[in-house]
Amino acid sequence: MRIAIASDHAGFDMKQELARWLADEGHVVTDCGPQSADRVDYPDFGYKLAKSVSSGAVDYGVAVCGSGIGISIAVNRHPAMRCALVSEPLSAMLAREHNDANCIALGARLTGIDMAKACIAAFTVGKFEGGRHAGRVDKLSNPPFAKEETR
Ligand SMILES: O=C(CO)[C@H](O)[C@H](O)[C@H](O)COP(=O)(O)O
Repeated sequence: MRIAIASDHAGFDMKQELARWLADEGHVVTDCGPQSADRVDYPDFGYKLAKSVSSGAVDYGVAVCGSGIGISIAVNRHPAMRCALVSEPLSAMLAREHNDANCIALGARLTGIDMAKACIAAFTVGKFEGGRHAGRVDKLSNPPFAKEETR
């Protein structure tokens, strides 16, 4: 698979390790940065990751910050993104099967590297089930708020 990965400073070491591991597993990895552990702001790299996935350049994104919260919020600001913050493999699998998630977020300060790898492994084998989930996922692409707020 083609997988893009991004982090902030708090997720940098985990990003580096996950990028190496994903490449060893045979994936084509795009590193959206940062390129050092210097302090940065997670929206800057979450947005780069969202652009990489939403453009179709890659199949999935992996986002890492201290808790996974900030960068997952940033990625999800893009209307085409469905980024799931997970800390165990069942949620990672369900994110694909039920939510057709195209990005997984991990908290490097909360989740160990082996658990992070297990989450990504489950995410990449999970297949969207469609069926009753399809209409729900479609609704995520068309929220009513913009129309309501112009009234
Ligand atoms: O957004 C976050 C918290 O919800 C991430 O964990 C960030 O990585 C974190 O806020 C960074 O914190 P720091 O004290 O500036 O290193």
